[in-house]
Amino acid sequence: MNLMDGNRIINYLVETALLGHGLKSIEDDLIISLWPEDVTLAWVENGEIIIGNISEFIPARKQSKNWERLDGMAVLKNEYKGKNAFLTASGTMAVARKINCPVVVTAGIGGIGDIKSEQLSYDLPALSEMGITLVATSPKDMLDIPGTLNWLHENRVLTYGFNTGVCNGYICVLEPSKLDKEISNNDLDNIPLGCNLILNPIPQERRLNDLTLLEGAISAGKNAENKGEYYHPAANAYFDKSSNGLSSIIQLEALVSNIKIAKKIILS
Ligand SMILES: O=c1[nH]cc([C@@H]2O[C@H](COP(=O)(O)O)[C@@H](O)[C@H]2O)c(=O)[nH]1
Repeated sequence: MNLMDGNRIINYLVETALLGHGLKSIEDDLIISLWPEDVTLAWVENGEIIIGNISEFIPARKQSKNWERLDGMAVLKNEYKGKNAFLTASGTMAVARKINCPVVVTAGIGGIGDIKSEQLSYDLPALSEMGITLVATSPKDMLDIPGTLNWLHENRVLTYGFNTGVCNGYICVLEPSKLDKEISNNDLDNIPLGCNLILNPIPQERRLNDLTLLEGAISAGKNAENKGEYYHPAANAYFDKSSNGLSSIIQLEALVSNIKIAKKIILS
């Protein structure tokens, strides 16, 4: 593992699948201008896990077409030898485990749905088994969000809502599902160590209000899957195009907002 950050203790790690494959119309400069200071990300380059900062990561976005996307199962099985790959939330959690980092940051997580390769995204077992606190926005809108939260609750993952008691969608506004506990800024310095999912929603007025876009994104994802390509980047590209880039901007803002929460977390 190449710890570009030297040997300093890393308190949280940010995933790279969204930045690498998901934010189609977002220029590198916009990411850099919104990016908070002192943030470490994880990816795989030339078969090695890299932990580095945003300027070390940005060149990888130029080659994203040729890069894979690896989840936590692939990382645990060391299936990254010889590869270049972005890491999903669970992929980043597996790396975090290796370096004793207790917190990971993402935006839209996987879950339970009818996406072929993942009736159950590895994000869920990773959450229930790795003892890591994941700061996210919501399960993605095309998934069964109530079913996903039920699975987490049945598998001893504590779900927290940041300034809310419910989860009502990722970039769309959907039906609310109850979370275990509502927390606010003042609670972040006293989160019990364990299998925790903190959901920090995108403000409702920033989200997409045309639900037909969700149907289009689902069929774009399914078409990609039938061609042997990745579902989520295709669904995200559809959202991006049909919302004139708004879907990508709000996902980038969500990731940055989740990083700001992670910075304040103290586990006890
Ligand atoms: O455009 C994208 N957005 C988000 C992701 C990632 O998708 C993962 C969930 O994917 P899956 O359902 O395949 O496990 C999340 O952890 C996130 O990292 C992605 O790959 N591409």
